Amino acid sequence: MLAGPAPRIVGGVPNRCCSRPRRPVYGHMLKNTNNPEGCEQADFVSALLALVFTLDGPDGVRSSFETSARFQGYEGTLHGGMISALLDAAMGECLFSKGILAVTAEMTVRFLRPVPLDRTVDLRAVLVSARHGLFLLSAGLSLDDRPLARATGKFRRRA
Ligand SMILES: CCCCCCCCCC(=O)SCCNC(=O)CCNC(=O)[C@H](O)C(C)(C)COP(=O)(O)OP(=O)(O)OC[C@H]1O[C@@H](n2cnc3c(N)ncnc32)[C@H](O)[C@@H]1OP(=O)(O)O
Repeated sequence: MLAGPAPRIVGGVPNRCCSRPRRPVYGHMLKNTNNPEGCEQADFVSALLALVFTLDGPDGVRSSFETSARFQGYEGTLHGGMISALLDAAMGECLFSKGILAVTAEMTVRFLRPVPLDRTVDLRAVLVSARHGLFLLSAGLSLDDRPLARATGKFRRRA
């Protein structure tokens, strides 16, 4: 598990697909599947990953993820698409934590080592720079402080 000060839960994706006021997504969606205003798809993705992000320093967020066999690629290891989704979600959430709504314009993933199943991996992302509505972020996935994957992403502010 991650060490550090008492975590503050980050708010999650601003919900723009219905008229409800902004509400947290990560860690709350399993309670909200019976949504009369039709946000099931967003609920599904967040519930699938079951990520709860907390702030990590002035410009970062962190979370943890259970690598279950549901997301297996080659035997015994996490699928690369899932690794990419986690890193993307972390970088997106990092921006949401700053009130910035943006989409991934470009992303590079370095798969450093196979990610084993049935472990709790640490996920972090940090905002590196912001210029003219283009945000540069980096993210990492690690296990017991051993880096398993890292990413850089360029995000464009959503109109
Ligand atoms: C998983 C649980 C849920 C958690 C969600 C977490 C967040 C997830 C975030 C995502 O995954 S979003 C989904 C994947 N991404 C998309 O669907 C984005 C699709 N692409 C677009 O919508 C547009 O291509 C995009 C907004 C990225 C850019 O459209 P624009 O019309 O703004 O691009 P344009 O080509 O006009 O460029 C505008 C400026 O941005 C710059 N730019 C665009 N892409 C760039 C890039 N990749 N690198 C550098 N610069 C870039 C471009 O050079 C230019 O600079 P200038 O204004 O200075 O001329």
